[in-house]
Amino acid sequence: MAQSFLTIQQVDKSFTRGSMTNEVLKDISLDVEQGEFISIIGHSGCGKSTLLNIVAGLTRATKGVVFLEGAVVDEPGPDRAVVFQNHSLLPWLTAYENVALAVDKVFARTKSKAERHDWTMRQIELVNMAHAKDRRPSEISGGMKQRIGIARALAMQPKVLLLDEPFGALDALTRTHLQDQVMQIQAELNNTVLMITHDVDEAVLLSDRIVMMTNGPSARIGEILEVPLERPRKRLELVSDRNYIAARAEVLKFLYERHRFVEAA
Ligand SMILES: Nc1ncnc2c1ncn2[C@@H]1O[C@H](COP(=O)(O)OP(=O)(O)OP(=O)(O)O)[C@@H](O)[C@H]1O
Repeated sequence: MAQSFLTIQQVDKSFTRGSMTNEVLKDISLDVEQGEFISIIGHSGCGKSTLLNIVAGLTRATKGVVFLEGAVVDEPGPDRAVVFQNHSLLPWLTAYENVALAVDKVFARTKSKAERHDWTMRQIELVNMAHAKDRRPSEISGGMKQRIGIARALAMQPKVLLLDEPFGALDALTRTHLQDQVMQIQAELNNTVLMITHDVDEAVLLSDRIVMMTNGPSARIGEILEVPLERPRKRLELVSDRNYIAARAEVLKFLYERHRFVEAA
């Protein structure tokens, strides 16, 4: 059988401290095709970041395996770029230098200095940040920092882009703006994306499929919803689109009826 671009195969993850074992993920399997945009949604603490970290190679699965283009993932690598909720830019470097650092690391041998500069600028332009390229992180807004974080991730030309609530810390308007930008970039570059979100509208708007996780401990994939919406997608038109409304309702029902979050006593 042909293997998918990215395969998560029967992954379990538990964390052990002393005699206590916390079984976080149980039997997670997912096949992702090249160019797919997948959102992972589930209540707080169910193990979404843990799953993303396993794909990133930052955390080892207790059982099971992840394959990327047929190769086992067992360590971090530039073929999987991660963008976290809070930017992780180096404060003493400008926006340009933060992106250039990643470019130099990945393309030191394959691109000339001039090519690396052009490539860095291209990524900065993709996220509309050319005007602020010489500013340091402390001199730009949260949304701008996230844009540079995304540019830095894209600059590595990763096979998979891993987004861990990339817009979670932003105000609603900035968030809307960045979601549109990510959709545009996705249309242009056809990246394969795994994105964690808590935002149902964001998941429906951006994704080809939404992976809904059950509550932990031993969280599993409860359901996977295909989002039957043509691209390009326009948020204002979608508001009254029957498929959009139905997809949104499906995710909300999963989260708030079938797998309601019950705070531990
Ligand atoms: N390094 C670690 N050591 C021990 N336990 C951990 C570790 N990382 C995560 N956990 C535990 O695993 C569980 C899942 O955490 P995780 O951050 O993956 O959930 P999440 O779904 O991403 O949560 P949120 O939506 O709140 O960000 C939690 O109980 C957490 O305490």
